Amino acid sequence: MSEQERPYGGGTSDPALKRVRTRHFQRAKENGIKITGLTSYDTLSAQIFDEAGIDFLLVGDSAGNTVFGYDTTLPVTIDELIPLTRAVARSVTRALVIADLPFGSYENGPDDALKSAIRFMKETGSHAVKLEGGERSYKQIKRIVNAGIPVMGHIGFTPQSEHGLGGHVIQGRGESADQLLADAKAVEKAGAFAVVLEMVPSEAAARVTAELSIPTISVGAGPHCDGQLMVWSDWAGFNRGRIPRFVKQYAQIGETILEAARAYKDDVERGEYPAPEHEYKE
Ligand SMILES: Nc1nc(=O)c2c([nH]1)NC[C@@H]1CN(c3ccc(C(=O)N[C@@H](CCC(=O)O)C(=O)O)cc3)CN21
Ligand SMILES: CC(C)C(=O)C(=O)O
Ligand SMILES: [Mg+2]
Repeated sequence: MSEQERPYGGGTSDPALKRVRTRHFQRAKENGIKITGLTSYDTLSAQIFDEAGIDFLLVGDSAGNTVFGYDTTLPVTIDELIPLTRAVARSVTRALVIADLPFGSYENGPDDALKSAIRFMKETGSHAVKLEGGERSYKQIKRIVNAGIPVMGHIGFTPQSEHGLGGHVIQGRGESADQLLADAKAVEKAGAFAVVLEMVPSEAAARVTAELSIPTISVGAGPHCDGQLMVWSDWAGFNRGRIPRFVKQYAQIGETILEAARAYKDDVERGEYPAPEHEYKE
């Protein structure tokens, strides 16, 4: 049976698919099969998401918020992300692993961008890179793609430019829907294999999705995109801070761990832990 004849159309949800490749993103879009992604920053979460069949794992610079304790993604460096990306890439057998290029590692021009992308590909085992910006990042995307490295674009709300954008502001409303489409077209023309649309009205995202041949991945961009992506600590209720409205929380692991930590402290103080079954004897 050829990939085209399979009931899954050769998309990313095909159970026979051993490893997700960028061409499966393309087939998924062509066949109307949704693509599912999560961020991941460590081996244990990566193993679980891979086992669940999540199609791609983004080692996001959101690690600034979720791992390193910064307020924004701006301080995050390549040197901080490399060990996390390597941990995730080593831990999957099926998922496509994408390295997020941090702020300052590609804006200066195509030479810098390619150098940064090569560091991730050489030192981590990731399968692709992602960078922010549409028209403004055209040359960078093109240079990286020409070197044989798949690129995922990221337009709409771009967290690395949150100060330039004036906060967590929804992008592509009203008149700016045309700019969003121009950015999406630029990312596609530069050769990206997919593009993230973050915090964009569903109608604008639907228009971009219809006009592009590459898949769109929604981060708060509604149901009409070709795939969905969330920051895993938001999605699992691990994050104790403010959660964007577009997030659906599939678990409350923060509460679970909080209760566990309190119960443990209580047990230790009352002498209930360790119990005989936890002891070694002579
Ligand atoms: N996808 C994503 N992008 C981010 O920039 C981001 C995350 N996730 N998760 C971790 C932190 C938390 N961030 C955010 C971003 C937006 C809101 C928020 O509440 N946004 C409003 C709309 C904008 C506003 O009025 O501030 C919302 O209703 O979603 C909260 C936390 C930024 N970081
Ligand atoms: C939210 C996604 C798109 C991201 O860039 C990140 O997690 O860093
Ligand atoms: Mg990011």
